[in-house]
Amino acid sequence: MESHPHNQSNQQTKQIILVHGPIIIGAGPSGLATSACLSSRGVPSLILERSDSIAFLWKSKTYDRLKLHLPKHFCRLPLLDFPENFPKYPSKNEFLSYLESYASHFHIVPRFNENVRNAAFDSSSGFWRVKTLNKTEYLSKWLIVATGENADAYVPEIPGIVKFSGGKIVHASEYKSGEEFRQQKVLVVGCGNSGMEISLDLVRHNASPHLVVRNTVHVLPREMLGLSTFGVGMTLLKCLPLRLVDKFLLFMANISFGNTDRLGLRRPKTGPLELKNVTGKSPVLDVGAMSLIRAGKIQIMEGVKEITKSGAKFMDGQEKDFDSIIFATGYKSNVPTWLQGSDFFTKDGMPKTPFPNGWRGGKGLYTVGFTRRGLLGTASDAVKIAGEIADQWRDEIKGPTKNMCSSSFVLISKS
Ligand SMILES: Cc1cc2nc3c(=O)[nH]c(=O)nc-3n(C[C@H](O)[C@H](O)[C@H](O)COP(=O)(O)OP(=O)(O)OC[C@H]3O[C@@H](n4cnc5c(N)ncnc54)[C@H](O)[C@@H]3O)c2cc1C
Ligand SMILES: NC(=O)C1=CN([C@@H]2O[C@H](COP(=O)(O)OP(=O)(O)OC[C@H]3O[C@@H](n4cnc5c(N)ncnc54)[C@H](OP(=O)(O)O)[C@@H]3O)[C@@H](O)[C@H]2O)C=CC1
Ligand SMILES: O=C(O)C(=O)Cc1c[nH]c2ccccc12
Repeated sequence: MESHPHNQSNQQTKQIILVHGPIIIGAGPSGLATSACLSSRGVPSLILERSDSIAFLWKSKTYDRLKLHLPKHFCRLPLLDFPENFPKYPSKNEFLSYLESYASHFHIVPRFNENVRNAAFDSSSGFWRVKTLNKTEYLSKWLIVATGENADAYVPEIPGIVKFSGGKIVHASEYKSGEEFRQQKVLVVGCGNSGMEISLDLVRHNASPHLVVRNTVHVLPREMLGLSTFGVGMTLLKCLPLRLVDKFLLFMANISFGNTDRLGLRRPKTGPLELKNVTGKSPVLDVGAMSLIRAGKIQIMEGVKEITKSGAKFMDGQEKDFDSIIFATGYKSNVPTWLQGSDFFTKDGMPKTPFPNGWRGGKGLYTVGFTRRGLLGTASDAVKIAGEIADQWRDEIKGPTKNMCSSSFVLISKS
């Protein structure tokens, strides 16, 4: 018999819920910001979140020593400032408490433990049909994707990985602190902000990190002359061309670190802000790892050729034993695993349309937080999405559904 995916999942659906306003998938900063912006324009919305709390990434997938590495005013969400007594670079817990108060200030109550497994546009009805693992189907004219660039851990397939019988193999998203790695020789694969900060944390806990740098990398001091490097860059960009700003940042980095080639950290030919704009690759903003690399407490290694029973072989022919391996190799979007029939996303789950126009997908589909510009990108998307949906909502409530009750959803079927 011919299998029909829609019929199969319909058979399993326990209840169908018509949502009054847009459906937002994900209760991270992007989902919260969009819900707040919508509500400030009189539009209700419903957030579906796979975990049991808001800001799951920040609460459960980040290490203890994490602080925002851009000053707080670059990380604020729309409509509500950070408390004034917060430091310039809030800690992970301070950021989380800001997000909690943000959600309560705007009366945002997501539906937790709702893992979206399938979403598709039904052209016959004009509704998005969103199905969760709980066998519930949600319907709305608008679907806002806020599942994040960091939805799933990315671990590369390195030959021999199953042979390793030393200690732990973990991804950076499972790393909390160096406490459990004391006195250990640890291989840290990946030299982004996570790999650098985890290596620093390992040294602070008397472990010996070996950091794999397989490629070129830009490292900038987090601050120059007491000012945030990122802030200086943004200010200069208002009056100078990007390449000149990059030259200035590299000149200042050179004063702070000297030539990083000697340390095994070769710089890309393209400057740090241009590279971020073109590829999304973030420069490392140094919070102390560089001095430990210079002191030999963090050892830089070339690319890994293979993992062995007791350690790793490297591209330059070296072989070393390790007690544990940490993959700080980044993240991936999960959109392709659940969004059906939309060609708005690439196979990597990022919008095909580049910033600043990637927020609108057509047929009521929107994306927030896929700009590779961190929380600044989130804020910019959220405001635009809310503006556009609010205009449509005004027409909508004048139409046939104007008498719907004020709660955010209506149960229309239960089996
Ligand atoms: C370690 C680390 C530090 C960072 N520091 C900064 C910083 O200092 N400044 C900055 O601007 N950016 C920073 N970022 C970037 C980060 O992407 C943003 O801070 C922010 O978390 C993005 O918010 P988001 O809501 O788009 O995604 P997320 O915070 O990832 O939230 C997405 C939510 O969607 C949920 N979800 C995913 N899939 C589904 C599904 N299928 N069904 C239901 N729910 C789902 C997730 O559980 C999650 O709660 C950092 C990222 C990392 C990993
Ligand atoms: N304090 C803060 O605010 C922090 C912010 N962040 C942010 O979170 C996001 C994610 O950062 P992060 O987790 O560091 O991930 P990134 O994607 O930024 O970095 C991943 C790193 O892993 C390397 N890598 C991937 N595969 C391999 C492999 N097979 N062998 C060796 N190296 C490999 C990549 O190298 P290559 O370039 O060669 O692909 C890259 O250097 C970024 O936006 C970052 O800025 C992260 C930590 C702290
Ligand atoms: O932490 C990140 O990676 C971010 O995305 C924040 C960010 C946005 N634009 C940037 C330019 C340089 C360094 C960090 C960022």
